[in-house]
Amino acid sequence: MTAAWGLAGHELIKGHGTQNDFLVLIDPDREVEVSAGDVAAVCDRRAGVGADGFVRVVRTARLPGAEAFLEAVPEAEWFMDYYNADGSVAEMCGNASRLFAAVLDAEGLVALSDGESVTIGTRGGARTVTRSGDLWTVDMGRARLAPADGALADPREEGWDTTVTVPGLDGPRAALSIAMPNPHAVVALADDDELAAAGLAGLTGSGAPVLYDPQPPQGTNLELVVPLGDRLDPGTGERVGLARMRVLERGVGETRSCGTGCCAAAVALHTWEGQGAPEDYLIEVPGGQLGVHVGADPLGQDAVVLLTGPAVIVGRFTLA
Ligand SMILES: N[C@@H](CCC[C@H](N)C(=O)O)C(=O)O
Repeated sequence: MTAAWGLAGHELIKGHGTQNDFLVLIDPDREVEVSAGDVAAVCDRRAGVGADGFVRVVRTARLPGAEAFLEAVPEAEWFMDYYNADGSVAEMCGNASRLFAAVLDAEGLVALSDGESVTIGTRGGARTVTRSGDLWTVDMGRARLAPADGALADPREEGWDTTVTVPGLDGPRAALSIAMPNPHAVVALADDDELAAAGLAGLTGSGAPVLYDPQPPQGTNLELVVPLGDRLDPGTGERVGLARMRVLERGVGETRSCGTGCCAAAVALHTWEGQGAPEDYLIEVPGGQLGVHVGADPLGQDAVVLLTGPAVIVGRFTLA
């Protein structure tokens, strides 16, 4: 007996970025029917292959309604068609975008030597990924404050715009909402004991028992962050902010890393510290460490957040 799914017979690539793992389908001409049900089935860790997300590599020109986007960014030949493990779509995935570039190179679709870049399309806009040996840096675009309805006039003043109640942690906690452009709510915790006490394991990343007030209309990813101060970078002499983080991803559950989540956490840390805050951050997640450059004014009009980390291709296989 073989599994009954619409992706039967297709080759997939398995890979990860700091253990945020993905299944990648190469479908340049958009010939494969990808349904939410099939994505959920193949991402299931028991009955399927198992992954936090599913990515289709497709030519941007093959997407319905992509003309205006391609006119604005003609170099974005390839589009990252990204799905969460439950089959829902998301605007952006930082870890998958590094793997996407590594797969383009490994599959011979775009040759990327050290120092070379590729611009890809995502639902959140164009993103440029640059190779530096085994590391990849993604230009994540602008961070935006995403205050929930009825929130504070300028959350930068207070440092928060919403509250979240997390199993295992007492009381509602203040959270700052940041869009990368996918939604994130960042909560600062006192120490590692609190981080360990948060009952994220086994949650689905959708709805109760994590309660937001007000409820983010499109749902949100949740980052629990322990600030660890900073250290001097011996190379640049600049301060580097340090933090440890756990994440509950929308449409997935707790994952071992989240690239957009690390960016949101770094922007929140910078916002909370205010003027003179570090422009670079190292965020430790259960699956490794990611570097985030936020610049001096990460929420400014021209700001660009940069995410740096590894991308690992684990193998290729064919679905029965
Ligand atoms: N793991 C990703 C984020 C994936 C999307 C997220 N679950 C959402 O629904 O917004 C990352 O590395 O950024």
